[in-house]
Amino acid sequence: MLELHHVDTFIHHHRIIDHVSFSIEPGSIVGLIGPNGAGKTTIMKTILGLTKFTGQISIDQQPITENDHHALASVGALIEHPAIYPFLTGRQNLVLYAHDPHDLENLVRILQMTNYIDHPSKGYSLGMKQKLGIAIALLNHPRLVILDEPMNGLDVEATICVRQLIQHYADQGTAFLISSHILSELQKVMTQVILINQGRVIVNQPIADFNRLNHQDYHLTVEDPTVTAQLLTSHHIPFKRNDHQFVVDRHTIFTIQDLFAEHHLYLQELAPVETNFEQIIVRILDEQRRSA
Ligand SMILES: Nc1ncnc2c1ncn2[C@@H]1O[C@H](COP(=O)(O)OP(=O)(O)OP(=O)(O)O)[C@@H](O)[C@H]1O
Repeated sequence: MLELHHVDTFIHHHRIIDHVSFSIEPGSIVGLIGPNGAGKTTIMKTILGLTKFTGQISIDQQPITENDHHALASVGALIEHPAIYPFLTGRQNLVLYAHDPHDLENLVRILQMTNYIDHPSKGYSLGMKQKLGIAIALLNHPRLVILDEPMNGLDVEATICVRQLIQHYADQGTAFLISSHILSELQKVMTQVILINQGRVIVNQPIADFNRLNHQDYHLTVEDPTVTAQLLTSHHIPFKRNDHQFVVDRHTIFTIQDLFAEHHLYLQELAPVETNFEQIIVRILDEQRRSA
């Protein structure tokens, strides 16, 4: 539904976004991650027609250009600070955008804003403003929602609530592009990961592929550890051992399975070692910096 093709964004003659291409399908939750200054907010602003760019951006095949923002009618967004009129109440802010009062009431209830929604929003805390901004982005059941650091300032209950809301909307076909530095939170919902650095896309993968390809180590549990250790050593396969369990590199697992079959050995379990998502991202960025 959202397509970016060779997009470049320049700010003050500096290339901030460098030949970025990716697409997002309905119902997907795309995590846009990367170090500070990588260009996440700029990509989001570019999609929303807020910066000059070259290349093509379209939503449902309808192009977004500098002068034509019609395709954005079905897009909800929260970028940087929520666009809230401080002298209006939260409800009055929502009414400015809402097509359907039931939709508005529903969001107020689900986001637990009932107690303060009729108070002037200038008195709201950071988290209260953030929830109001998320509600504005989700009004009218958009086809695409763009959220820049949505969990900023949210307490635990609100974080869970927003996560469930995102999941619920995605189940109904809304696509999400979400940037966050809270990777553990993003990891719970995202179906696709886009990692950017210095304005370039480094990784763009369904999360299942990303997890599979980045699991470096596998646990190998065997019946006869002594024979296994001898076999791996004699075939120069590196391993770490803890009693009946071995840890081996992902690249050796097919050879190991062949060897076990050949020697009629019984393999009890072969499973990826749980790897921390943050560690994987740090490793990829390190590798990229070294190769650059
Ligand atoms: N209005 C601007 N004027 C000058 N430079 C800008 C402007 N907006 C963004 N930049 C530069 O563009 C680069 C990308 O910034 P951007 O805000 O998109 O990064 P980000 O990935 O969202 O970072 P963060 O995680 O810190 O929010 C940075 O080097 C930033 O200094």
